[in-house]
Amino acid sequence: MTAKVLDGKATAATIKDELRTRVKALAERGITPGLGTVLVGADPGSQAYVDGKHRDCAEVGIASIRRELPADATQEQVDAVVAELNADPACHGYIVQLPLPAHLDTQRVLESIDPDKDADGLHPVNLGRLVLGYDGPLPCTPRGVVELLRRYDVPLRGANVAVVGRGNTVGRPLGLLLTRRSENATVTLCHTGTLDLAAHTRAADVVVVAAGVPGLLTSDMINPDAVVVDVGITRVIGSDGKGRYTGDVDPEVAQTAAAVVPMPGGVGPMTRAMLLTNVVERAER
Ligand SMILES: Nc1nc(=O)c2c([nH]1)NC[C@@H]1CN(c3ccc(C(=O)N[C@@H](CCC(=O)O)C(=O)O)cc3)C=[N+]21
Repeated sequence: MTAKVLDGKATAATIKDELRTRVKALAERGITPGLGTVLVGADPGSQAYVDGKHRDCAEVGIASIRRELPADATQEQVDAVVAELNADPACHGYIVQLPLPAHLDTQRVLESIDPDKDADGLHPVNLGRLVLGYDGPLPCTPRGVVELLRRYDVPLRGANVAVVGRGNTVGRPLGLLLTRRSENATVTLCHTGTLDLAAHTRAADVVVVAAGVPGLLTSDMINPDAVVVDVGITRVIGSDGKGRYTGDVDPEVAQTAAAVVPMPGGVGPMTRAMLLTNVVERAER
């Protein structure tokens, strides 16, 4: 049986339509939501991601505030840009594109972002708010996963969810989101060091893989009713010598699972839609 495909690209397009309406309502109150991006250096991958975010903004009517610094920018220069965006009332939320060049102190930069302007939802204050169940901007990729499952009516209440990967941007905050009272899933947070990983994934109704290990989840590791979400994105060089991106889920799983969230076309577009959502929500307050 071929798995049903949960289409992140189409769902993100629907969310953008909804945001356009909310942005119009804000305009009637004289408010234009603004998203800032800070890009340090000229990594082609990072540049492409940032370009994509500004294209998304244009589509829904969010103003773009773009700050670019050279690869050899000093810590003081980066700090100054962060301070400027913290103080700019036209900027409702912003992100500092990661990774930063190695000579910069990433933790210091991220901690100096005003938590109420943290469009990524990854500031320590916001991760703390998530732990405590307080309101705050939510991390985009975990929120995108939950939103996609919700819109496809995948039951989470009481469901067993295996999350493979405990990173700070996806796996760990996703465990926190799914175990909130509003979602009420039962989460097993696994990682590549988990003993008998397959025993945990086989027992799960939903398996989310965010380990950054291509092909980690194979079809013998899931039950046939499972919904599988591929969050992995790893650049590999194909046999033709060309670079491409691959997920953490073996392609065979698309034949054996009940439903899959593919990569590409799944969590990536949802992440971008949640970034826009965070900015519109900030502007609405
Ligand atoms: N401060 C910060 N925030 C981020 O959110 C952040 C970051 N730094 N650094 C890099 C990662 C990576 N990331 C992606 C987002 C969307 C796709 C995406 O939409 N991918 C497409 C395929 C590629 C494309 O078409 O562009 C897809 O999955 O269909 C991919 C990767 C956000 N990141």
